[in-house]
Amino acid sequence: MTPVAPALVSPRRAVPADIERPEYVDRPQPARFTGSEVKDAETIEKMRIAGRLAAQAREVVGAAVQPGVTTDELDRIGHEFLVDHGAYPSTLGYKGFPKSLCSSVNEVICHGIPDSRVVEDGDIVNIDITAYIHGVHGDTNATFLAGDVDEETRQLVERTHEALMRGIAAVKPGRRLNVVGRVIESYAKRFGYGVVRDFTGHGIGTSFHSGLIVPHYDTPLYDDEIQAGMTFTIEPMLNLGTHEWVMWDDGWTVVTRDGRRSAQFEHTLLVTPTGAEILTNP
Ligand SMILES: O=C(NO)c1ccnc2c1ccn2Cc1ccccc1
Ligand SMILES: [Co+2]
Ligand SMILES: [Co+2]
Repeated sequence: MTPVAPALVSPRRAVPADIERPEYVDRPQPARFTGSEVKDAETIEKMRIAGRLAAQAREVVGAAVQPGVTTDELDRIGHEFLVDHGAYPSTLGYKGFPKSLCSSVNEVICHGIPDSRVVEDGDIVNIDITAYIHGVHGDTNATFLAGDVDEETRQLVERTHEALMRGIAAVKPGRRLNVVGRVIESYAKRFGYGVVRDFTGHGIGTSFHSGLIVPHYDTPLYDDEIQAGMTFTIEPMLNLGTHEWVMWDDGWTVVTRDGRRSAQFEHTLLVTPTGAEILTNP
């Protein structure tokens, strides 16, 4: 078998000096989040802007997901869209991550690094992109179909999106946050899908990740009370096979242990007095 040349990861893309950086960029450790999870009206308005921009970037990159494009080209498209709109790509330099978005193909569960890999007919590609602007983050991802995708995979993708929407519908002030994982896992188990446990949704605002953890599986843990004004992501990863994963030796890329496909969708939400507002609609 001919050895496959490791994909090439191009040098870090430039961001104009006048675009504000998050606190962790080019610093050894991100600042520990110490604020409240409940945001004030001004911060919420800023998060609506960041969320909308991230969603627009997600859709612009998603439109480019076609057989023949490289994942590094997708990174360039997303990077340039955010920078052209005065935003910093939150993942660039986050804990040393080298790119402006994550491109996770087929069996890659999350944190795929854009590189010289060429997208092929029948692939699924998750684009996870986060915009930092006005001092806040908006984080979103979606799984896109490249060319002619088989029925089993298309069902996984459609059902993963449905799982996210059911999780969002369960968000109400006064409930406990682990209601999200209960509804998502209950739905996923109908189809025998593996529900990824070790990567969760998270609080988000002036920091990319606050201390709040949002599980996508059924657990008595993470039972924080849901309060109006909270902002967090829900980002379920559902697998055709096992929920178990391994990491490539690049130290970032997470793949299913059995090599079967995985899909993911993510929104950033604001908890309202009656439910949840999706901040990452375009
Ligand atoms: O919320 C996220 N995506 O929705 C998210 C969470 C944590 N790290 C992330 C992302 C995206 C990109 N990285 C960068 C990275 C940092 C360290 C290890 C692996 C990857
Ligand atoms: Co994300
Ligand atoms: Co996220």
